[in-house]
Amino acid sequence: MSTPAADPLGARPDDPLSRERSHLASSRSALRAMREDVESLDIKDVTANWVNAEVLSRQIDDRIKALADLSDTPLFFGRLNYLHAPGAEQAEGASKGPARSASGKGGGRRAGEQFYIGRRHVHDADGDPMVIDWRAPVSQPFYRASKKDPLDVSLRRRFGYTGGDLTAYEDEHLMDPAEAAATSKLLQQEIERPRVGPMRDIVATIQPEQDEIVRSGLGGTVCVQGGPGTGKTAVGLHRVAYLLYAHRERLARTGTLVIGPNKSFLHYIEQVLPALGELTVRQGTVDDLVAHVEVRGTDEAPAAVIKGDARMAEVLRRAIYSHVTIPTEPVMVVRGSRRWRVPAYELEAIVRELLDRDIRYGAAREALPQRIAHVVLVQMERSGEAPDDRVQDAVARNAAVKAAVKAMWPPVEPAKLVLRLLSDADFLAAHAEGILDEDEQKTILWAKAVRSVKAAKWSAPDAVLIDEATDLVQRTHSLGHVVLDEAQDLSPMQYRAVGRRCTTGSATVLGDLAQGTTPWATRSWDEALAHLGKSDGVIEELTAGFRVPTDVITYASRLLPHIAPGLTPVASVRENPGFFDLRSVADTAEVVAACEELLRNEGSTGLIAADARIPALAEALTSAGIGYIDPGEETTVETRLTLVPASLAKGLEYDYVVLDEPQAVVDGEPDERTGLRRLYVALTRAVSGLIVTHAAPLPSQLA
Ligand SMILES: Nc1ncnc2c1ncn2[C@@H]1O[C@H](COP(=O)(O)OP(=O)(O)OP(=O)(O)O)[C@@H](O)[C@H]1O
Repeated sequence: MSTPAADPLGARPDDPLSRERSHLASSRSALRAMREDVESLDIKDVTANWVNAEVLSRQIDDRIKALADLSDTPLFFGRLNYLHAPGAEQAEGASKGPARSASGKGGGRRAGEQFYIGRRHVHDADGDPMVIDWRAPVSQPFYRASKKDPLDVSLRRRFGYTGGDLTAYEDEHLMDPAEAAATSKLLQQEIERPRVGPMRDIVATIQPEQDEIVRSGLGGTVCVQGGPGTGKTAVGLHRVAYLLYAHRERLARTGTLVIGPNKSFLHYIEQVLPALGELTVRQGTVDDLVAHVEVRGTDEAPAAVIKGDARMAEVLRRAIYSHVTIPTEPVMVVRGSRRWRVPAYELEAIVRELLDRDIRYGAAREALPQRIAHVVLVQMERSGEAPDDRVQDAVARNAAVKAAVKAMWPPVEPAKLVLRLLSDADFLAAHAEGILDEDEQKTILWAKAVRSVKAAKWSAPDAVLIDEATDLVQRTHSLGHVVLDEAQDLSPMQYRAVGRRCTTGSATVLGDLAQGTTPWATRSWDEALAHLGKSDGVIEELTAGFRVPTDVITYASRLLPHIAPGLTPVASVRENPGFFDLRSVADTAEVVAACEELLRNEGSTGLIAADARIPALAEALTSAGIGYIDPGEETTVETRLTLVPASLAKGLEYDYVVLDEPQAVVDGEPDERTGLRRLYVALTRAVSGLIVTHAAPLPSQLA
């Protein structure tokens, strides 16, 4: 890497670093000019009414925000020199002219084109690009080109920044056989950078195997199995940003959603997309998606497992359609002096036809009056009348028709239906017969019958059942793309809930089978994809670890044969070995001392412990005068210690971790395998160093 002591004013044109700095300075001015252009727009004359004006001015505000020059986020982080000018298919936006080139401006195919790669597109006063968006086709070789396959790139340059200053660069001459392959120092620096504050983007250092996932097409679903710290979350977020760039209009119409396991995790990741200029992506938990009722109760594991089983979907379907009654009486419609009779066999034919069709219960119910009216209309025509559409509508609204529809196909309220299934043993038995055995039915039945939807103490799995029932009645709106993180913890019914939110779109499913800590955790990704309704999804594996140092991941991987046999252990790409220490301690004071020791380092520290031990540790920290925050809260200069219950550790990371009492973490779970998986999660949160403290013997699987 070159780090010449350069003049910050860029006064030496012969020095490459000076030249790059001056390109940075001119790009910044160009960005400022772009922002000023937007700021000076006067919309008074172009908008016909205040609604348009409102919409336009909001769009302008968003655009100004997107064009902000953030002092701590470099405007570009890389440069590519192409041997030839890239073809039109690669040019950004395809319709625009070629990028600014080392050999001058203008069209045509020229040698030696060079492009700066950054977070957003910046162009000069003539509209020629000065910085190309990392998501543009022409930027792709920055992530993919290799000595083996240079993709027409002769030089790849990576830039290093200190604060907002461009201070270093690193070159790879991809077509020079004599140049030795070396791992990027800037990548190493980036992964070693202390982790203070929320998660940040990785645009400057996305790795080739990650980039393949990031840029895979909108049409397909991708499922990524990856051990701790392999970048699954990062990849999922960058994929949304990429898809929004490549399919902006379509996704603006259909919407995108990122699903994470809990609020503190979502808080941790919420800055990444805005930093990439994407402000419109919704983020939530599965529970948020299915919030039809207030959740005030919990289920014992056995009940939750059955309620989350995909067989429940069939029970619900049967229960809903049990409301349909095949008619045995005709309908008599009186209009003026005439009576029209729709015989029972014709009504039956209509009902059976609607049952056979792949439409929702509610949609069929809405279609029924018109179908009956149509029969009446045909009779009218046969008898010489000439009724029009208005007559058909009037017949459909006729009281006799309405009453018949109510009897044949009554409205169903999803929450009430689930309430009845869980309270009424006979009703459940009638619809679960041959699906759930008697014991299973008993397990999910409430101990006491509940009278109303409001009074019920709904659990999270109940809310998912209500969501399934709701979808049987009325089709759920589908989004264009859904990213599902920590997917391994979802039940089949939860996968279905997510799946119906992307029936017409696609999904990115991210997870690690070894980190599944729910009693219904995913056993195989094929099964998960089937429940999601995306059996054709492609499963990819990531095994290079960017978070956990080698010694720590090697130690944690001892658990793998016990928690997920067959999974490939993560191989750390960190050069810094970090440190790892196992300490036998006498009391919590020594745990606190370990935290104090780690807090002497730069960056964040997490104290992770079994949930049951959190109050005692909180007290010990407080009496030692050490401030701490909860997971999801932002670290500050004064408070860099987070006290993390093991149940909330998933997906988070800290520069340094003290892991308190591994056996207690294992014992905190209902069974040993889940306990060991929880321990695996807790052991894999550290970026630079881990101290494991224990008074009790360590779990034998770690021996
Ligand atoms: N290509 C990369 N360059 C730099 N940092 C990276 C890269 N890929 C991942 N990282 C960093 O590694 C850390 C772990 O990434 P991430 O949280 O996405 O992993 P994960 O697979 O979701 O982990 P877990 O299974 O523990 O949730 C993050 O700090 C992330 O920024």
